[in-house]
Amino acid sequence: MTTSITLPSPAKLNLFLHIVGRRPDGYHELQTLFQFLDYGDDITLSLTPEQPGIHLENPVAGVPDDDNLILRAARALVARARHELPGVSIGINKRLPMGGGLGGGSSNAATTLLGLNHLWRLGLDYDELAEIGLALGADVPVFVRGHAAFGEGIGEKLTPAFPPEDWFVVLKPDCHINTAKIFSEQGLTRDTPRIKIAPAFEGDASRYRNDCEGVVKRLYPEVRESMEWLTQFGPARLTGTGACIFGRFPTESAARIIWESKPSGITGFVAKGVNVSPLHQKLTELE
Ligand SMILES: C[C@](O)(CO)[C@H](O)COP(=O)(O)OP(=O)(O)OC[C@H]1O[C@@H](n2ccc(N)nc2=O)[C@H](O)[C@@H]1O
Ligand SMILES: Nc1ncnc2c1ncn2[C@@H]1O[C@H](COP(=O)(O)OP(=O)(O)OP(=O)(O)O)[C@@H](O)[C@H]1O
Repeated sequence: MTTSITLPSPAKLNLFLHIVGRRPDGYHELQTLFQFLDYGDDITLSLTPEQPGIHLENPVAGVPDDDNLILRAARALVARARHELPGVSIGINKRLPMGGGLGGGSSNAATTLLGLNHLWRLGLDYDELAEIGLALGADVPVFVRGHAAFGEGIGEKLTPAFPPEDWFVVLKPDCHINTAKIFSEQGLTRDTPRIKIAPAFEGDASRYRNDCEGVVKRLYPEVRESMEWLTQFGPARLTGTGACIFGRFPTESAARIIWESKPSGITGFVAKGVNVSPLHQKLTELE
């Protein structure tokens, strides 16, 4: 019986993000294209039958344990199981910047849900896990389902998509952006006309934009400056509500050349866009 697994918790990019309306509860209705990156955190889940309960080995800096999406995801599964489960110890190797628009916290929640479902042999399917995940964050369902997708609603209505698996230079301007703050800005575009999407979206995402970009560039000069630099080499775009921006390149070497020439002081990484989540690739290997 497996007692310990290490699983990827990848980043996502919003290749485009249109705000098409607002629900009565204030949440914004989106049309977005999600793709995963082969870059992210690693989460290790180890059963501790001799020690009951859920133990976090390394807290996430600045996040109280009770708010940590890893712990909240694990507790949501315990509540669903309604019977005694062996204890688990959870470790994380954090690489993704927080407040980056890369969905790090949501991805951590999804990896925990799928990993514990596997270790605890709960037998929950993706529909059940995505429903549990949505209560934790709007971005959790796409990480649970694990395929690049066109997202509608608040991001939970997902249609599998097949954008090209290009290489990306991802830059993290030196600022922390709060998602709720951007969504509450007065100047935000909220009325982009809905686009029609074929069941399997294969379109060219570069025709579309991120509606948060104007507001974010106005409020955060760090984002504007990084964007101006990256735009020299091709279109650059914001992911989610920022702060990270990305440029798309056809090969790894093309991306690395630009990465090597970045001004000192800018952090980030080079990664490949992938349509099947590295988490699901790993879980398939384990089956
Ligand atoms: C911007 C995206 O990253 C796009 O993928 C996501 O929609 C954000 O997802 P997330 O970080 O999981 O966001 P949540 O934790 O669910 O929401 C944070 C806050 O942002 C606002 N919010 C979020 C998502 C949305 N579609 N409309 C909103 O107005 C709400 O005030 C909410 O309280
Ligand atoms: N395990 C976790 N890892 C990172 N952030 C977490 C975690 N648990 C809770 N959080 C909280 O969630 C917030 C958003 O984190 P996250 O890394 O998902 O941001 P993001 O990349 O901007 O995501 P998004 O694209 O979904 O807006 C953090 O600022 C933090 O307060």
